[in-house]
Amino acid sequence: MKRSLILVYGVLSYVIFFATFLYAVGFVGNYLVPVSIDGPPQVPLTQALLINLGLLTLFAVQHSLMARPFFKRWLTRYVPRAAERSTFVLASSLALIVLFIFWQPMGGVVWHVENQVARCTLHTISILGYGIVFVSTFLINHFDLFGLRQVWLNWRKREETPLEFGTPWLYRLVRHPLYLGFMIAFWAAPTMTIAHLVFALGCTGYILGAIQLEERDLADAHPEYRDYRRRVPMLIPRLGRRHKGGLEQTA
Ligand SMILES: C[S@@+](CC[C@H](N)C(=O)[O-])C[C@H]1O[C@@H](n2cnc3c(N)ncnc32)[C@H](O)[C@@H]1O
Repeated sequence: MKRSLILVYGVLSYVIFFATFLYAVGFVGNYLVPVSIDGPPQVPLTQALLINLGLLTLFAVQHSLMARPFFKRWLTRYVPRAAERSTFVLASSLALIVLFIFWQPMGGVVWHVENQVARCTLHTISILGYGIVFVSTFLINHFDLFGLRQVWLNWRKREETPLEFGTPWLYRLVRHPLYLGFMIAFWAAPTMTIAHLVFALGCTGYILGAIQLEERDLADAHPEYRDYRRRVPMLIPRLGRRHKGGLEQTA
């Protein structure tokens, strides 16, 4: 009974995450959703800025704190180990939903591309960014990242083995393709409003900080990570000749 409940909890958390992720694509790109990042301002600019920075900080703190090993150790004193990742996924989705609800449009255009071909190209690049995110989750292990593997193994009474460190495909070009995908998706905007700029800058700052924490944990858990970090760039691929596990610079 308890294992079945944990399985249902994991699947529900995943479904909520997936719906939230799809909404996030529409929210940031102003596609097909009732409330998005842009719109008529409702409150004065400074107030809107403070609210939006607070919402971004809420997400950053939730995400960074809950991803740390010490927090996971503490959480699993109260939540079954198999449900820990699903709890992280659910909390991340809730933090995003709060952001969608309370986000304040700010007006003001930073840049606006008129040419329809260029606009279409930027939309396509942005969607490609989300594509890179999606593919990267499968390169690591989509089902583990979103907690489904853990609840499934628990339901089958199988031992949960930790994921091995790997450098498949995009991970040989850069160490953080998933984060790079998000940055591409957020910055490739045909119309960049002030609210969108605050969002893109906030997320970029968060990603750069999160990488430091994530890499410290990865280097502690996997001794080979230090060598990987020396060979493979963080976010911007090098133009050069390939060699095993990374790229070799030609000059
Ligand atoms: C949201 S994913 C982001 C992964 C990576 N930073 C990226 O941008 O592609 C974070 C999880 O991926 C794991 N991770 C990062 N790089 C990995 C790799 N090369 N192999 C296996 N797991 C990895 C981290 O331990 C963390 O649990």
